[in-house]
Amino acid sequence: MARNLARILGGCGSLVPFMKTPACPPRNSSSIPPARTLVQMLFSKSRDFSLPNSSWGEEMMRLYEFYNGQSDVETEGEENQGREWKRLPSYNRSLKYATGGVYLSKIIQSKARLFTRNIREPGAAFEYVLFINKEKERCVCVFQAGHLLEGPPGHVHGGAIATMIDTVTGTHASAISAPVMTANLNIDYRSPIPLGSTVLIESTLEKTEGRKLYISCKVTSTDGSKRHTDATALFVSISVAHLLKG
Ligand SMILES: CCCCC/C=C\C/C=C\C/C=C\C/C=C\CCCC(=O)SCCNC(=O)CCNC(=O)[C@H](O)C(C)(C)COP(=O)(O)OP(=O)(O)OC[C@H]1O[C@@H](n2cnc3c(N)ncnc32)[C@H](O)[C@@H]1OP(=O)(O)O
Repeated sequence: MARNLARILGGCGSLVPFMKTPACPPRNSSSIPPARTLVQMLFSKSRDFSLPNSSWGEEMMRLYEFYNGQSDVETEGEENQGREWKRLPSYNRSLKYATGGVYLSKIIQSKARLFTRNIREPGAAFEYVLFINKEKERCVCVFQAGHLLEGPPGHVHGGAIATMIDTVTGTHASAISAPVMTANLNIDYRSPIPLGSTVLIESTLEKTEGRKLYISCKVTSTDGSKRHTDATALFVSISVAHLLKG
């Protein structure tokens, strides 16, 4: 941890273009936070947004419990129990993973966050939980769409659906080969998704070719009877340096 911190803080000048905020204020600058705030920023526990909250409806809870019952929860430093699925925790700072467990954006006080996890009001926008089955090369996401995602009256905006497909396939690709960037995303919208409903988003790894990962994805009603959306995505593995270059 200390080594990671030193490395990141030592190199923070190079992060300026990426974060668009002054990463290294001059010494004695009044913008340096008090020591207590710094300690809180570095060590405060972050919230895992993929756990149930009071906004989750009956169907969301039922499916969460179904997959969670067959899952090992991914916790740092703990052994896998050998179950089929694994719930992936979801924080509002994706760089946690790219920096070996250190919240880079917290340290430099950037506002950079994962936007699907930026809306604080429970149930207002993206409520979702992702499970991965590495053996079967599949991911499943249970997604409940809140009222802020309205596009056509009473239905979910196509951009919000694209966001969720990118998130599910991107998280899937990251779990196989982190970090990655979306290079291509193709979407066929087949039937609208009612606002407030819970749907399943399933992704499958089709093939890998060197740094390229090809993933397919479908969005269906939770009983599988209605096909809402089909998609294919291409992800390219990148170095962390590429990510910070911006
Ligand atoms: C924001 C990323 C966060 C990552 C954080 C890390 C871990 C995250 C942990 C958990 C995950 C949490 C949340 C995930 C949620 C969402 C994921 C969202 C991801 C995004 O929302 S991300 C934003 C949108 N995304 C971009 O902003 C990309 C802009 N772009 C580039 O940054 C470059 O363009 C790049 C890197 C794609 C490639 O650049 P490059 O220089 O590394 O590689 P190069 O160009 O050589 O391509 C290598 C091979 O891919 C082929 N290829 C490339 N592009 C292609 C295309 N479009 N169609 C067909 N083939 C293509 C080439 O033809 C070649 O193929 P070949 O090797 O066979 O010749």
